[in-house]
Amino acid sequence: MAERKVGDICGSSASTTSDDHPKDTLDLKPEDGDPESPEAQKDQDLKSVLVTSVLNLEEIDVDLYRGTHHWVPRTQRLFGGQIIGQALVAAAKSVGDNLYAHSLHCYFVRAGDPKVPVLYQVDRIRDGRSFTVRSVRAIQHGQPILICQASFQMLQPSPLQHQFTMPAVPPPEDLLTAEELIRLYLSKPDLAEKYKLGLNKLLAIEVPIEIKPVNPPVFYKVTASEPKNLFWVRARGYIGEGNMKLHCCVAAYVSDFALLGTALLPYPGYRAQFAASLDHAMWFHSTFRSDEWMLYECESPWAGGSRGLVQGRLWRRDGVLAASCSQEGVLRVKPVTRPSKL
Ligand SMILES: CC(C)(COP(=O)(O)OP(=O)(O)OC[C@H]1O[C@@H](n2cnc3c(N)ncnc32)[C@H](O)[C@@H]1OP(=O)(O)O)[C@@H](O)C(=O)NCCC(=O)NCCSC(=O)CCCCC(=O)O
Repeated sequence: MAERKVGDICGSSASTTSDDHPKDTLDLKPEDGDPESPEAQKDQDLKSVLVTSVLNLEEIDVDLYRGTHHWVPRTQRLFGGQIIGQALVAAAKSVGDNLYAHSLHCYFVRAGDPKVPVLYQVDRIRDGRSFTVRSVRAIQHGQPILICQASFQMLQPSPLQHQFTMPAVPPPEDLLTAEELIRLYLSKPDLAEKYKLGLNKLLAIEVPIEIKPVNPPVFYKVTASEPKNLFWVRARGYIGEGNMKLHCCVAAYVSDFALLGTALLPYPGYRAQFAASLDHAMWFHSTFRSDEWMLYECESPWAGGSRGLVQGRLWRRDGVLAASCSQEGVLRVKPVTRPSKL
């Protein structure tokens, strides 16, 4: 297997081969210039782990890929965003560079096992004149853990264009990252040991996403709030211009992070005993850079029947709506027991 170069992610264009299926191309040329130059090496070093590892699938056979894991939530089931992002990478491998991901719909049907890789089997459902559709099964232990359909469209401008207005919030430069907030909490002299342990565990997690909450929670706050949340997000590390499909895969990864928890905000008296994404749908509206700050606006319009519906909108800093997503998750909760004040 030829050495995969960084960026062999989404096959920026399909080329025909002897069989009747166009074979995906693995070459997404690295940044301009000599790939061995100090600048290119610096880029390589700074390349986001999402590009070099999480979303860099190994090709096993035509339309069959293998993905590895980077970060796993404490629930020890694979992070849903990773499976979605890798599934979209697999789907995009056989789609030409004149086509752009515009939507995906998926169901999480089994928990992902962090101890084994994930296989992605792609079915080339249709290559239409304007739209191309792929179906992907993420498989472990011979069983699907995720079923996903993704659709790609060629650029087709239209006079019909509108969007909501981006919420007015402070810029990311005026806010603290999640890590900085945790260190601030840890600096409190009267912080109880049990909280220190939990916060240091959070600090140790290597999530490949940078987050700046717009309304950071008051430490271990117990007040209810509306099921709405806003935070700035971006992939850690450098991804650069180039393949828009790659940025969509990264955005798919990011979109599942901290989304379902929005539905819990009105219920500080309960904590999730079992919470998992059931499905996830995403629509891509405009070009964006997933390694640049984007505002993630999350809200939960409904919860009931041990389920919560959450919706997200990813905004570019210039106010353009980049992507939208919707997800339903299982939310099985139990009352939070607090030490008696007596
Ligand atoms: C579990 C799914 C959704 C349904 O499968 P099913 O066979 O119907 O399972 P259940 O019978 O519903 O039980 C599953 C699970 O729930 C536990 N359970 C059952 N009843 C209760 C209850 N009353 N209280 C608490 N827990 C309950 C039961 O014990 C089982 O637990 P387990 O044995 O530990 O499994 C199934 O379809 C499924 O697993 N789908 C995949 C879901 C998934 O993995 N989604 C993606 C990962 S979640 C994610 O990434 C969210 C983001 C996390 C990052 C962040 O935001 O920070």
